[in-house]
Amino acid sequence: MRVALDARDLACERDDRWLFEALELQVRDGDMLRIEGANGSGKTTLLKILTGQLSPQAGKLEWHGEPLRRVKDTFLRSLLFIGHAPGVAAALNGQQNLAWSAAVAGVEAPSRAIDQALAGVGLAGFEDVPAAQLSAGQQRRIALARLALIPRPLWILDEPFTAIDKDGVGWLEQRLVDHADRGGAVIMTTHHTFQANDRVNSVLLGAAG
Ligand SMILES: Nc1ncnc2c1ncn2[C@@H]1O[C@H](COP(=O)(O)OP(=O)(O)OP(=O)(O)O)[C@@H](O)[C@H]1O
Repeated sequence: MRVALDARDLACERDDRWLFEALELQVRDGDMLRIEGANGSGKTTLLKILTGQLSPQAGKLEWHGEPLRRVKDTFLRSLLFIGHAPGVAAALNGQQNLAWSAAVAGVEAPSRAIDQALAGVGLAGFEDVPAAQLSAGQQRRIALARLALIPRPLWILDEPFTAIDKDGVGWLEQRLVDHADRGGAVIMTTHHTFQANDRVNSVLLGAAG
């Protein structure tokens, strides 16, 4: 098994308000999990906890049965995280952004593989255009090209469909389902309704206010 993430009894408080309490989730190979909830309900906060960027007020988070904080390096080598902001440097072009992402991840990325990844997200011909000169959707596509370039079993994605056009949405949905079908796992926040919705489990966080 490549993915075994367990959250038990998780609780998180922000501004004297419990965003969630006693939250349980389990993600294994082949799983797709959507975190749902209103604006401000804590979706991004939960992803930050699940990626080890933030500590919960209470609860247990385990990776393959070990406390995540104790095996964080191993966990991070299995994780591909794309946050709410695409994390694309405006001054760098698509090739440079992906070369940098691959280097940070410790992955060999020859320029041919980078160009293929960019072509895969519909950016053939835009490889050497600085991200600052690309649209929001094109910048998001550079971020999504990491999915093809950096092989990791667990994808945690914060609103991956943001700014993506209709064709791109279909492509991305298929990409996520394919990843799960090949034994990977996906945790995401999204308001997108999947065509293959029965493939996706959900965790609903409480409404704001
Ligand atoms: N850095 C922070 N410090 C203090 N409180 C924060 C911080 N970030 C978020 N919050 C609080 O946590 C609540 C949940 O924020 P979060 O970004 O997790 O919500 P969300 O469900 O992802 O919202 P959206 O759908 O609008 O993206 C916010 O209403 C805010 O009050």
